[in-house]
Amino acid sequence: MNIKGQKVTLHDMSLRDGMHAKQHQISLEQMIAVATDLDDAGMPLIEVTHGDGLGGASLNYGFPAHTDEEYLNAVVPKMKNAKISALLLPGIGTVDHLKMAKDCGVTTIRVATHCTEADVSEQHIGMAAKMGMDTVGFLMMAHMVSAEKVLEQAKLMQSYGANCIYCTDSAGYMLPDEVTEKLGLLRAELNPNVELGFHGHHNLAMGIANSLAAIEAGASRIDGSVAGLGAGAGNTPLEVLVAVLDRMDAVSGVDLYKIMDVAEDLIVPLMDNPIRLDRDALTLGYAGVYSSFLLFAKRAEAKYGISARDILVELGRRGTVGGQEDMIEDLALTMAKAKGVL
Ligand SMILES: C[C@H](O)CC(=O)C(=O)O
Ligand SMILES: [Mn+2]
Repeated sequence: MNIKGQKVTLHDMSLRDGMHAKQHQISLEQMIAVATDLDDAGMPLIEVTHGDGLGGASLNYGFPAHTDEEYLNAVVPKMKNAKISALLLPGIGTVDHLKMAKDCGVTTIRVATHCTEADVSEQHIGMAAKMGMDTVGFLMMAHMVSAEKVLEQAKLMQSYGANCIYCTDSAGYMLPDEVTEKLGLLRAELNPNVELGFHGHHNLAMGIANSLAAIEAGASRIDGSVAGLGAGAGNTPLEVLVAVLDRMDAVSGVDLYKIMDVAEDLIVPLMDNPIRLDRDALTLGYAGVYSSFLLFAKRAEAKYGISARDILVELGRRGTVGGQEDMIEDLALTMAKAKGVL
């Protein structure tokens, strides 16, 4: 693989996807400390939002320690060079949330939909583009459909005004060949001025390999998290990716030692549990289950005595997708009754 000289924009997820792993309980001080050190390390883009995006604060998704507006107002003014992005899932986040984020100084809005539902992003993508924002379409759970289907949905987002399209491996299920196929088709068929991005989860330990495959196929934006702080087994660990890109003479602009220090000194002490590939996180990747279901399944295990692994496998079999978090407890209860443990 030769990606020598290729410029890659890294996008840190530890303060958004990492919110899942922290059950959305990151303090303002912690947000500021991590974001300012990432800025100092040369991270160009940092996402700050509830784990499920703007407006995610709810019984279904979890109540955060602070509102999105409080987090954004705390972090944005402290940035010297880094730009702040926000995630928005239509149906959870509204156009009012979008305007609020823009008013707080968010420059990049990432409108996320399930990989077959790009049509619900028209209003939000259209409005963000009209407001002159860096507007990204983010197709989640992209392993569930063919490359042709991802392309069809990406073309919709492009037609609404997105200037960048992401192929998102929400379940950490993809292997490099699949990433190559999907990103390669997007690169061949979308407008050449539309950037491509890849967002990986490390549930099969493929975060780095998949990110490299994405870069080789034409992606210029790659998501990851410092020390992998993110849902499931975490996102692609950014300090590792920076080291690998350095060795391959690709250009990320991020200082390796500084980002290593953010990982070790700030993020690891922040973790409630070590982010590692335990049997449940591995099951997410193996069964193709949405990464943020992990903690829901572990909580259901503690409550109903059904193993998180069995719950996750069944969720995978049923093809459950993001937004169906309430089904996890329901399923655990049904399984417990069927097993006679309740
Ligand atoms: C709302 C999700 O957590 C978005 C994401 O990071 C993914 O699908 O992966
Ligand atoms: Mn994610």
